[in-house]
Amino acid sequence: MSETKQSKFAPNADQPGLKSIGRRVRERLSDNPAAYKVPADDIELYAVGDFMTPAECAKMMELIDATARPSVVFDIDYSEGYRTSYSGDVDPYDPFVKKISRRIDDLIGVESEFGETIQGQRYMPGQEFQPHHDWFHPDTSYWEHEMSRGGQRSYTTMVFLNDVEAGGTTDFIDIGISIEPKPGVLLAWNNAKPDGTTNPMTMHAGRPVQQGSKYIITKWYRTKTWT
Ligand SMILES: O=C(O)CCC(=O)C(=O)O
Ligand SMILES: [Fe+2]
Repeated sequence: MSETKQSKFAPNADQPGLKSIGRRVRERLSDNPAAYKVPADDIELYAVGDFMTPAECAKMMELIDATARPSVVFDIDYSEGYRTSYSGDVDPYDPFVKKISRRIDDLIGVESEFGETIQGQRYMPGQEFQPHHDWFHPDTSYWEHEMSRGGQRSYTTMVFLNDVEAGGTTDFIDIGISIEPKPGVLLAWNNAKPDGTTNPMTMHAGRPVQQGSKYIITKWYRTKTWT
């Protein structure tokens, strides 16, 4: 029998959800004097300084190190060179992690159930995360699976936890924005356009760390309850 691979999910299946989340976050952050809208035409990108205190950043880095240590061997060839940094979930049941996670939920005002588990990432010299979109592409092997467990990724939030001696910027390739890691600074961006279609201009990369190390956390939000 011939097999035709037909997805249950249209490429912009979650357009209404993406549109409504985009609108809600836009309204919420425009009312928040701590949220700075990075001037760019083709992406909704915000920065919030001092989102985490230096002590909180230090504590989060310890948690990342604790989970990363057993898997250092995998650091070398993670995701076939696409993302060479260590990446893994920090314990979602840890009260401190929960506190930070709720703070992010509260900042952007998206349902906490839509949020994925916070991931910690650690880059050592030479490690990077090559240009990519955080939203899921319909032509991938994981499209069906990811779309059925929470839908498309609506918002990305990430927090820089330390100063990097050299390298390690987060670059939005197509719009020419390069952001230098500064401890405690949160970035948030809409992965969709205001009309709810996925936004190709959100292409970004974690550039190679040249000296020192780089620690971040990321939390992605979907359009529905993430499971
Ligand atoms: O490390 C960075 O600056 C970017 C990380 C990133 O793009 C991601 O985790 O999806
Ligand atoms: Fe990303």
